[in-house]
Amino acid sequence: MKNIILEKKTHVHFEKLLSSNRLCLNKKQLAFSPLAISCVYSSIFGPYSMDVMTSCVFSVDLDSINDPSNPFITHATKLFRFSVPLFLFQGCFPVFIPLLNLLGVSLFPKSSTTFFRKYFSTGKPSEDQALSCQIFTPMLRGFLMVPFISIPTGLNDHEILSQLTMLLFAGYETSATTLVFLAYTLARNPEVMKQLQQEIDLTFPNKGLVQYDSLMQMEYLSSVVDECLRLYPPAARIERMTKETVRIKGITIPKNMIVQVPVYALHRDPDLWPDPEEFKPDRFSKENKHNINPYAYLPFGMGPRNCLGKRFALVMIKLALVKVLQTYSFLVCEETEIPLKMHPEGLVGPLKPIKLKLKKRTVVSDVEN
Ligand code: HEM
Repeated sequence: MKNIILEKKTHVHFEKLLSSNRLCLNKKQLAFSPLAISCVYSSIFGPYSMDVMTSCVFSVDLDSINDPSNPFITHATKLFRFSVPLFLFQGCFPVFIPLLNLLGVSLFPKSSTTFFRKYFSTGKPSEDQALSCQIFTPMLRGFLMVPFISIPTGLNDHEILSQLTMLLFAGYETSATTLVFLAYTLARNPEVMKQLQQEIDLTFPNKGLVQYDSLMQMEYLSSVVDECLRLYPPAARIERMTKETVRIKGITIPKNMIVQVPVYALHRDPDLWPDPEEFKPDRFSKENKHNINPYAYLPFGMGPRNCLGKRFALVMIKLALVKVLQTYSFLVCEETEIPLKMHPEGLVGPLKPIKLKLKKRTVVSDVEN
C-alpha cells in the first residue's frame, strides 16, 4: 500500500500540485494587516493545513477561512478532539479494542464517521473515472486503482475511507503545529529569520513563483525546518512491538512487548545535542549533518513504518513558510509566551495559542540591513 502512495515520480505530482493551487495559501490567508497582533495558528496555518489535506486527500476544495462552518470542516475538526485517555488505553491494551467496538465505544465521534461514510459512498468516483480523470488527487486515485495494481479484490469503501481519514488525521495537526512552531522560533531568532529571508529572496526574486525543485534545494530552509522539528517533534514518542524476545545491552525485552521511543527526550539529550535548548539550524547544515546519529533524530520515525507523508509534509510546510516570509516577518510581542508552556496531552503543542506580531516587509532590502 505504501508503495502505491509513494509513487516513484512523486516530484512530478508535487509540481502539479503547486501549479494547481492545491498547496497555495490563498489571498485571505495571507492578508494580515501590517503590525497586526495575530494568533498565528488559528488565523492561517490551521486553515491552510486543513485546506491542503482535504484537497489533496479527499479531492475536496474547501475555504476554511471564509467558510468555517462547512460540514466537511466541522466533522474533520471533530476527528481531532478524541479522548486522549481512551487513545492511550487502546495503545497500551490493544487486546480490548474488539470489546470496545462491541460496546460501541469509538475514538472518533460517530456523527463524524457517519458523515464521511455517507459522503464517500455517494460522492466517490468510479474506478474508470478515477483512472481517467486528472481532478482526483494521486492519493485518491491510488486507492481506487488498487485492484489494477496489487490486490485483485481491491479495497472496499470502508477500507478506502479508513485510509483517507487516517491520512487527514496524521497530516493535518502535525503540519499545522510545525508551522506554528516555525513562526515562534523564527520570531525569537530574528537573525535566523533574516538569513532565511535572504535565501528566499535570492531563490525567488521579486516574490517570484515558488517552484518545487528550487524549493527543495534551499539548504538553509531545510536546516531551519529540521532544527524546528528537533525542538518540537509533533510526535513526542513512537512505539514498536517486539516480534521476538531480544536482549539489548543486558536488558531482555520479551516477545510482544510494546517499546516506546522517547523522541522528544532524545532530541533534547545534551549528550547528543550540544546546547539542546538552543535553536541552531546550522546543526543540520551540509557540513554538519553527517555527524548526526540518524537514530537520535526521529521527527518522522524510522524504518518501514516511518511517516508515509514525510515528503508531502515537508513540501507543504516549506511552501507556506516561504510564501509568508516573502511578505511578512514574525516578531515577538508582549503577548508572546516565553518560555512556552506545552500541552500535557496528545501531540507536542503549545498549551495556549501562540501570539506573535506580523510585520509587513517593505522591500527586499529589508533583509540586507
Ligand atoms: C510535520 C508533519 C508530520 C510529522 C512530524 C509526522 C510524524 C509522523 C511520525 C513520527 C509517524 C510514526 C512513524 C514511526 O512510528 O516510525 C508518522 C506516521 C504516519 N504519518 Fe506522519 N507526520 C507528519 C505529516 C504527515 C502527513 C502530511 C501525512 C499524510 C499525507 C502523514 C501520514 C502518516 C501516516 C499514514 C503514518 C503511518 C505510517 C505507517 O504506519 O506505516 N504524516 N508520522
